[in-house]
Amino acid sequence: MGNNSELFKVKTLAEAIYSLKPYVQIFYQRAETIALEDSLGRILTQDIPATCAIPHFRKSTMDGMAVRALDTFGASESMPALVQCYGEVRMGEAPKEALKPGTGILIPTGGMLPEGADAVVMVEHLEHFGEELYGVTKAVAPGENLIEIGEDVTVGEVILTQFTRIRAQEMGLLASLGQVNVSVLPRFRVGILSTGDEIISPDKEPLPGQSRDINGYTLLGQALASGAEAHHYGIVKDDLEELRTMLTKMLKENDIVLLSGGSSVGTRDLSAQLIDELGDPGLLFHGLALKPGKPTIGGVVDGKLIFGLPGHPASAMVVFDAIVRPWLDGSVLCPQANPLPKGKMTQNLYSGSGREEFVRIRLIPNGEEWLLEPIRGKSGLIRTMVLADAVVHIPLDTEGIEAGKENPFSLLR
Ligand SMILES: Nc1nc2c(c(=O)[nH]1)N[C@H]1C(S)=C(S)[C@@H](COP(=O)(O)OP(=O)(O)OC[C@H]3O[C@@H](n4cnc5c(N)ncnc54)[C@H](O)[C@@H]3O)O[C@H]1N2
Ligand code: MOO
Repeated sequence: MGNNSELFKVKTLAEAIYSLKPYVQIFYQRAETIALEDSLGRILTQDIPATCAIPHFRKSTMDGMAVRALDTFGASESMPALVQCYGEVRMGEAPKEALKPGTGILIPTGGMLPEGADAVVMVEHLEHFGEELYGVTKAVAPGENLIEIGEDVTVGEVILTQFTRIRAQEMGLLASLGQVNVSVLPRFRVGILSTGDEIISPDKEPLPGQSRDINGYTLLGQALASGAEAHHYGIVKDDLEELRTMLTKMLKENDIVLLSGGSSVGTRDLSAQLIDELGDPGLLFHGLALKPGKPTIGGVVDGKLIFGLPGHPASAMVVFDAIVRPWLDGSVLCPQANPLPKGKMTQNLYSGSGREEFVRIRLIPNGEEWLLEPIRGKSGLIRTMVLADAVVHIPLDTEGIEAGKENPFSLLR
């Protein structure tokens, strides 16, 4: 197990994530097949090639008349083009005959164009002269008011890539291809434990010096919101044996174990020592160049990830977003397109800490832009997270962010 002094050097966030990666590839090789209707938020295990074209027939996008565009050229209100109409396309049915020159067929939105037709005249641009004779008062170009075969999806193309997180629109695309069952990563099982002699259950009345458990609930909420199957195991005192028994059980029952508290000076050695003792490779980092989040601990015990998150409630939440969420939503292996919105800082933000920082901010609407107002408050205050709408990232080796400068922000979910 990793008990050498190299490990105890403070790591950057990126180094910490990198150090965990080789041990958890196995998470992403698992698969289960689920019904499409249960797939929201789940992560695809493989690329999905299109097995058919969408649409697989030429489809009208307007109510009107399917025609040959050529027959309408030059048509206007004062000089309508005359078209002989020979009936109506029925919804959900293929037209029986090809369209002959100089003729048209009435067609509903979504109806299938007959062979020979290459455009649709909107009903607003048709004049009924009686019997089968219609006038077209506005010319149409070939391809106008219709969707071509394969215009949405062509056969064989990869329409979704491995490790894509399924949103409502991906569900719709899969449905359009008839994929009623989907192969996804099993939900990550996340176990959460609050530690500390002073922490009590929220249903108890705290005595002086005691605090109700906050982190158990914030981390539970964050894990659930990230799509995990999460379970709060309660509170354990700063006692080596009690902690060992609980962690052993949690490591058996989960893929990822989150501890809060007991990561800093004092009890820090307890959690770190246990992570290192419980299995291989053990402790991988102890201390991150991150603010808040300096005392974060991380390791791997026999293929399971285990994190010791800082006790301060805002810290624990920020660190969850930085180092736990990426494993749950697959973004650690497959960066999801996630362009960040931008706003302007209302004041200078200095960063002289030598650590990467995540600053809680409130968003203030200002015409078409957002102003970003930093929330001043210690990381021990849960209220700062409730007041915060987003966080601003100050990378390592930068001096901060100037007031008035456009800067990206990440919304707190
Ligand atoms: N001398 C130093 N002291 C501290 C340092 C340091 O570098 N040198 N780091 C500070 C930072 S930053 C943080 S963050 C905290 C982290 O402390 P721990 O992770 O060891 O957590 P505790 O000491 O157990 O608790 C800190 C604080 O948070 C409260 N807490 C803990 N768990 C919960 C919970 N589940 N719900 C609500 N509140 C919780 C706890 O009661 C303490 O008030 O250490 C600093 N100290
Ligand atoms: O780094 Mo601590 O995690 O600020 O509150």
